Amino acid sequence: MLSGSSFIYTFRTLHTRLCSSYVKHARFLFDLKENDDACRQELQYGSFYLFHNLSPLFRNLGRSFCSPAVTTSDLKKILAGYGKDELIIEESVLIGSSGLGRAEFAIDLGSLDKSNLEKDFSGKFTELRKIAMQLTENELPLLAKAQSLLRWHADHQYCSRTGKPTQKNVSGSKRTCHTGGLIYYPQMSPVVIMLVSYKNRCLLARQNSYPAGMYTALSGFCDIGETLEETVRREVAEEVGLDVEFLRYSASQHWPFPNSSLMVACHATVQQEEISLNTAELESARWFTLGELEKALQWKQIPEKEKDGTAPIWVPPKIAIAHHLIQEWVQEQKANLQEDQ
Ligand SMILES: NC(=O)c1ccc[n+]([C@@H]2O[C@H](COP(=O)([O-])OP(=O)(O)OC[C@H]3O[C@@H](n4cnc5c(N)ncnc54)[C@H](O)[C@@H]3O)[C@@H](O)[C@H]2O)c1
Ligand SMILES: [Mg+2]
Repeated sequence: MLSGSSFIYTFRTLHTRLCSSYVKHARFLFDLKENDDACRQELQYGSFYLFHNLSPLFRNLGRSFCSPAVTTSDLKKILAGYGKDELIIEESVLIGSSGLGRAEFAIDLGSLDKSNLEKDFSGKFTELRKIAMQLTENELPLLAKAQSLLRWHADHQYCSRTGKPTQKNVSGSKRTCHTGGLIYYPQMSPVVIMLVSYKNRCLLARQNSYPAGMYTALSGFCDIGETLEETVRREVAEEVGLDVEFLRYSASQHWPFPNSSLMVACHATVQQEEISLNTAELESARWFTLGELEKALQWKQIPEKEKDGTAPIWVPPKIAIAHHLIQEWVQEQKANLQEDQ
């Protein structure tokens, strides 16, 4: 067993090692983002995640799926067959770096024939949303980032001030309108998501577009000029007519569906039970007990309807930050109950 001081030493050494490799990684990516020549060079050795009109390529591994990372030389060979090797520079975006310290890129090959590409790369281009629940915790954020960045480039081909085409830098971290001297950077919309609670129950809601039986935490886009705290208070007032008394930050998540949002998750308490539902926004909202939420969290896939046609209550899967908030509240309630005993 380690003594106190050697434990601290080991922790510090480990921390320094982890930190220095993280710092190296961050500086490597910073250089590639800012320096076109360095990024062009790295494009020779990197790996590529392939997309077709924003759908990533997947290979079926029997019980799971993976999105293969293709090497530059394999990609070059195949693109040369289409007479399109220049796409590597024109269309690639930098999305990260591998554990081996090589850059990772994403490229959308939407201008080439989809079924031929699927044969060439032995996979299927599949909508990310359809397959998201089957991906690992590392794979989904990387593909979500790639898809969001590729979408942003596809949607920002022209300058909104001059109407002239914009040019991407090699890494894809920005686009420039050389006529107007304007630079555009990829954007995410800030969204708050809050699990509102009153005493020992919490509030979940549903919109009529949600799948049957699914309830989730309240959420809403930040209006321009608002702080996150103001958005939480306004959204809760607008959607269910309650006044937030206290709010506590929990975590955040990049959410790519349907567009790139930065989800900021928090717990909020109110001092009033009576809900006034805004039916223009929500189909239903109600208070849930600990027992009901424990049951709702148990579903690993969308539950079948009951014989009488009613849908069991379920909550978003682990990939959604709403799940994390609900899970956190359940754990806290259980800890409180134990303390009271
Ligand atoms: N990851 C998760 O756990 C999770 C859970 C719930 C919601 N979400 C996401 O949060 C987002 C916001 O949810 P909501 O529907 O409650 O928002 P909301 O309550 O603000 O209502 C949506 C409406 O806001 C308006 N709006 C204002 N700014 C907008 C913008 N920048 N982009 C799009 N619409 C804008 C539009 O009229 C839109 O119909 C959605 O994209 C949803 O997918 C994620
Ligand atoms: Mg909302």
